[in-house]
Amino acid sequence: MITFPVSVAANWQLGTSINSLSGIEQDWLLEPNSLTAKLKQHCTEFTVQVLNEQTFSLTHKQQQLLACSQSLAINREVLLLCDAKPMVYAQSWLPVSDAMQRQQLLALGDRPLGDVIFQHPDLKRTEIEVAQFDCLHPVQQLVSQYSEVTKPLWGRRSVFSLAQSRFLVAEIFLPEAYLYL
Ligand SMILES: C=C(O[C@@H]1C=C(C(=O)O)C=C[C@H]1O)C(=O)O
Repeated sequence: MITFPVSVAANWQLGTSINSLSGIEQDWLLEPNSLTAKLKQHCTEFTVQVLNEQTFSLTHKQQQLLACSQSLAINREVLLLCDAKPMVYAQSWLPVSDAMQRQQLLALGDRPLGDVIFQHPDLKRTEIEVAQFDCLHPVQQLVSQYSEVTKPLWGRRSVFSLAQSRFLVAEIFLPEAYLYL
């Protein structure tokens, strides 16, 4: 039984500080633009499967990461699928505020977050952090529901800024993701 939000606690490090990344790992993990758009280039049919989308209280650590005083945020957990194959598990923390509401970020449904935020030229993101999730990490319980393969997985996260709002997005590349090819 999966408990949401799934833990993505890890040893997060700046991606540019990890010298052992292969070319393809750098290409996917450090992609500065939309991951949705990048995945769409690699498949015929791209879909979003919403696993969980509910309001939670932000932890102090999350409030620090987001530099925000909001106490509530929408926790959005989705799978990004290419041609019906799960490629990415994404977890976003979207502070509940009028500004976020105006940006239509609090009720996305199966519309990819990236399709909304990357339309804005003033979108900014912090330097991407990267982490590995070993075979014993709790996230593997979720992964095992969508893949027969268990392996160490790569993840990335960053904080986006848009119209005075900041939100945290973490993505974990599932076993069939292109970056493992
Ligand atoms: C931030 C992006 O949006 C993607 C889609 C998400 C969603 O729909 O919840 C979450 C994270 C990303 O994988 C992106 O495309 O880079």
